[in-house]
Amino acid sequence: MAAWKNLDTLASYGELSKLKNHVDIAKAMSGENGAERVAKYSVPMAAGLCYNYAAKEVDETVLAALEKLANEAELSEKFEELYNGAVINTGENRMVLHHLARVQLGKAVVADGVDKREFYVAQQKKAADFANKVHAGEITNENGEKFTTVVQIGIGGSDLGPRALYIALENWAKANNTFKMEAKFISNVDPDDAAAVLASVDLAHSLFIVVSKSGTTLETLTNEAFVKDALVKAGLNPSKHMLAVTSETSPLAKSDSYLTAIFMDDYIGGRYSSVSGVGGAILSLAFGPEVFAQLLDGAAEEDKLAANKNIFQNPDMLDALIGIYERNVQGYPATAVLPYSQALSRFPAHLQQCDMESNGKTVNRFGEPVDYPTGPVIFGEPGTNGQHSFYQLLHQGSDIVPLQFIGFRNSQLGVDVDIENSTSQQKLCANVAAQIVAFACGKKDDNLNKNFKGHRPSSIITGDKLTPASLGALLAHFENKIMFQGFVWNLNSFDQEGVQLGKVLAKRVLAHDTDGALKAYSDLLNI
Ligand SMILES: O=P(O)(O)OC[C@H]1O[C@H](O)[C@H](O)[C@@H](O)[C@@H]1O
Repeated sequence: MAAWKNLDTLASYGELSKLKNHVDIAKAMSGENGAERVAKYSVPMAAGLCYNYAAKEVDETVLAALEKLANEAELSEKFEELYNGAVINTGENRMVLHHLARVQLGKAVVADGVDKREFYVAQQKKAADFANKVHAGEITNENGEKFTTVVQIGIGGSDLGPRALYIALENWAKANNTFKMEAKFISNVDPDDAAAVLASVDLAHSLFIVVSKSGTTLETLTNEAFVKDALVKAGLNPSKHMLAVTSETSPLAKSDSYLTAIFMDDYIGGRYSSVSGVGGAILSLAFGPEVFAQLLDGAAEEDKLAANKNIFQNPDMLDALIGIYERNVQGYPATAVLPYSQALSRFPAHLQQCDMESNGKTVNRFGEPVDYPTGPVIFGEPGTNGQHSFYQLLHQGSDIVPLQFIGFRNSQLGVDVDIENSTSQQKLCANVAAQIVAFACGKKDDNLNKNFKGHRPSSIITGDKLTPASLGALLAHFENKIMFQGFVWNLNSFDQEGVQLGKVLAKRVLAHDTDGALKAYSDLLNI
């Protein structure tokens, strides 16, 4: 059994801490040194991706210290325990099995007499069969007409991942003739969200997937009722237009008002659930089950790399460790995720939840306070859009924000023009290359307003093209990175008690059980 210890009790962390500002990244990335680093500091990921950390503030000394930390913190052993079914989610007394939805890395995990891998595969098959029948016109609306649109109703983990993945693959599916149905999403309890989506679809030919692991989330239940009301008003029978994705123990599972129910369980956290029916149902309906299977394969391949004990062959662990150095030794408060890919426009939003809900904690997995910084603030937008927005602060602001770029050599659609001797894709890629060097090296100017200090570290994940497999690898990479960082910080990354208080107070507001500031704000908002 691995020993779970606070980061600041580890000898290797003491050594790492002495290496603050050890690497002058501006110098290291200048001239031929920079070219050498780009070639050297690179590790293959799954599905043809590559993690390049040349522009991070590391050298052989820092990397050796990180390797020691990985060993002392027993990161590989902890991952092994996780995928073999240990109760890693101490707060909720649960196993953490999202990897098992895509690959069995270790022993069979059996709970309540059920082989969990078999259960997840069976649910994937159920979603695939349902999608195939919808595409074949075997499951239709009451008039025997095919469904053309699918709308997911869910929030948080039941929305962000699936939405980001759908947007990421929409153009790819169109270019590869696997696009089957348009997908839309309703998440916010703001009535304008549901109303706008409903106004944009043809209700008679729309399927609605109610996705809630717990089956108790206020926003989702409210939006389900909102949609049912619209269906009834249109003279349609809601039970012929709706399916559910939920856990077997949730109130939704007991309802017979759905075409079908696809199950997940308590061992897959909401923010890690895109690979379960939560993402599987909508992606199989939108693009076909084979495309979802390719995404799972890409994630599985990345998971296998994450199980590698050598940090230099394990891009997920290495990325996690460099992030620890940046957060705990260099003291950087945030990390930006910057995909140079319009298809990944919602990927940073998904990672916000994944990372900040997992590691935004100040007590360790035993409920004791920790005395060091944990999860950074995560934000991001696609490039080049972000360059014309918040990059000013990233280049010249008072905080150094480490950057995680993502870039592909080819576009998904392949539709492009050559203007002034370069294609749009080349312009996109030129910008990401330029940004990495600008951030690292800066530029001296006597006019301080025009001076760039540089010393702003970044990494880049590169690939040929964003495909289902490379998207799966990307998803798994960040999930595994977050997991390893949680291990280093000795956190339970798999619960989210911090979201509860607001829910309790909102209920009190709605019940008019308020006083003091809560009452004053209720009055201000006319509730
Ligand atoms: O899928 P559900 O049970 O409806 O949960 C939806 C979301 O709401 C919760 O408040 C949590 O913060 C999220 O982690 C979760 O993904």
